Amino acid sequence: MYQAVNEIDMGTDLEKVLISKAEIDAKLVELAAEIDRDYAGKDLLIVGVLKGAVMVMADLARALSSEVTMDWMAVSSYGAGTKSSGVVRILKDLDTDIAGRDVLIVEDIIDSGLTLSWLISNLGSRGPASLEVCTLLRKPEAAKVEIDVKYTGFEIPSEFVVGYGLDYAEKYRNLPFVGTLAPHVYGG
Ligand SMILES: O=P(O)(O)OC[C@H]1O[C@H](OP(=O)(O)OP(=O)(O)O)[C@H](O)[C@@H]1O
Ligand code: HPA
Ligand SMILES: [Mg+2]
Repeated sequence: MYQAVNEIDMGTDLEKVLISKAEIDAKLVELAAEIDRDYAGKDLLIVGVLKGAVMVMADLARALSSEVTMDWMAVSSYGAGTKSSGVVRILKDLDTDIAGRDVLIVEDIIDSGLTLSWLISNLGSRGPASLEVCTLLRKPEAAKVEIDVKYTGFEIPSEFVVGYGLDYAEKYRNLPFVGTLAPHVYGG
């Protein structure tokens, strides 16, 4: 169903495949099993952070055995660059009232941690019964803020990555794998 990596023209913009689609699939199945177990008997709301988390949400949700509800929030702090502006803007808020709900934020990546720490305090102030985080990728070296993350897929080096939802200037989100971008593309 998915294009094999070697059938994709990586051109000269991509440097290498960091995490393959098969590795992502296997990891999401593991994380989904943990989430199923931890939230057994609860009415879980998973919140995807647009746009980057679209692929993780779609695949994670389908790997879960339990019934969950899904909502979305759109925030942006990167704009068209490779560095967080540090200013998080809400572009779309939740449709759901999360007071008293068990909420799991689903992210594609935690880099500086600025987006998530802002989101945790924003959603935390709405009175959820619980608020946890699931992220596919985390760059530990780049973390400027301490964040308690319950479910982490992969810890990756501090390189700018694209694919599987992650963009550089809105491009590359539809790659089925996570790869690194050649520095010449962003002037590195
Ligand atoms: O830990 P941080 O340094 O804050 O970076 C992580 C955030 O940055 C990206 O979003 P972006 O602002 O690029 O919006 P997008 O998801 O629409 O691409 C990514 O999807 C995370 O939400
Ligand atoms: O490495 C990254 N790639 C794409 N988007 C991002 N947002 C934060 N870090 C990254
Ligand atoms: Mg982005």
